[in-house]
Amino acid sequence: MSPSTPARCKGNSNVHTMNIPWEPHTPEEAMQLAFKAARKGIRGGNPLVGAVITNEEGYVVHVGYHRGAGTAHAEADAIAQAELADTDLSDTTMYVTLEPCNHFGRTGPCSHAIAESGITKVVYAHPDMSDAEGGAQYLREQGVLVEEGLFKNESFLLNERWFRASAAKRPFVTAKVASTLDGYIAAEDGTSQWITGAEARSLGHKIRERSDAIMVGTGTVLADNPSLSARDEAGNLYERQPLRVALGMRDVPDEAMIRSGDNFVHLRTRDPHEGLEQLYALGVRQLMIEGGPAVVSAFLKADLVDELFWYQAPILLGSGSTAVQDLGITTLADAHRWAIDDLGMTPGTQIVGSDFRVHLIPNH
Ligand SMILES: NC(=O)C1=CN([C@@H]2O[C@H](COP(=O)(O)OP(=O)(O)OC[C@H]3O[C@@H](n4cnc5c(N)ncnc54)[C@H](OP(=O)(O)O)[C@@H]3O)[C@@H](O)[C@H]2O)C=CC1
Ligand SMILES: Nc1c(N[C@@H]2O[C@H](COP(=O)(O)O)[C@@H](O)[C@H]2O)[nH]c(=O)[nH]c1=O
Repeated sequence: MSPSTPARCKGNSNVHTMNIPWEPHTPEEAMQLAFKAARKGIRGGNPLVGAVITNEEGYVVHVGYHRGAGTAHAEADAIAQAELADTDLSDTTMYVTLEPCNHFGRTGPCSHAIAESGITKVVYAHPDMSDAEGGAQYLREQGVLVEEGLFKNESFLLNERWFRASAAKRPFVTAKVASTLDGYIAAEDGTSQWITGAEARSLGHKIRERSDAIMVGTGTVLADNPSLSARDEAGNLYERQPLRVALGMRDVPDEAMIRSGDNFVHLRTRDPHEGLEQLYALGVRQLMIEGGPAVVSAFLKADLVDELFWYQAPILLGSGSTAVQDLGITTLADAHRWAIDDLGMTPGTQIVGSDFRVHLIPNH
């Protein structure tokens, strides 16, 4: 076979879009490409996962990645591309950054899709220890060769917070803060609408739309009377509406907007762990916390924020409510440190309208 022509493959457009050279790849190189593909995705209730299919000579014929909960998994994405291109997958190897899932969630089990596709061998970096585990065993039973552990630690680090959340059987927690340049989220009189502009708020609504639940404390319910619905730029409701959650001991008034519709729950607790436990039992796998400062700070203090979207408006207040309250830190060595997380679907830094947005993951 000529090294310049795809092996039994009529098309490999997704390979071209990643600028992957048409040449043999070592298993290590193929897995690194799978990591690169994984980082095109998005964090949330599901991990970042990438998959690369190589032919028997190591040429990359297809690449897939996961675009977030409810969409095709990386393996299914790569196989779908192969089907579109009419690629014969016998004698191919799939390199995938996480063990293929073995459960019927919002999408079908990847273990079954791989076995049916004719792929001969699967190399995965890290086992899946969530309720989707068992893919490797299923594949072996179907006669597929399976290897585990190539860049296992790198895979763990890529999704460290997701692994932690799923091991603790709690939702993955995304917090969003909209502050002034000098770090305030409300003026002295409690007014906070609006600090950030329409474009930034619209991106916030997209996080709402992909979350299973949005939470605020009773303080925000009483101060802002938020609706917490997920709306598009025109103000229309997205089809998918997350559960709306109030956290705290005080009553939520009958007329509160957060109660409109049948997707409201009041968690009468101030314990973040207890709140998360109750939400997990309700099926919530990604929780978005929208404030206010007391609740955000309680989750930060308990190290329960897995990713943070910080929107900063070019506004100065000089006084008011700070975005983050006392975290019990008295010396710089104990500061909570964060790293900029640059992903395809959620860039690390971004100018949004007249505001600035930074996407962060814990680095402490
Ligand atoms: N710019 C922005 O991004 C945002 C700004 N805001 C602004 O924030 C202000 C409200 O702030 P705040 O009152 O702090 O709002 P919170 O939404 O954080 O509510 C605080 C209340 O939540 C309850 N609570 C539940 N769990 C805890 C906990 N672990 N620790 C402490 N309190 C807990 C308590 O009430 P209880 O006694 O009922 O238990 C507490 O008084 C408003 O001015 C609002 O406009 C709010 C959201 C976002
Ligand atoms: N003030 C402020 C935000 N505030 C958040 O939005 C909530 C209002 O939601 P809704 O009633 O659905 O429009 C409010 O209670 C608080 O949680 N968000 C932002 O992106 N930028 C802002 O400047």
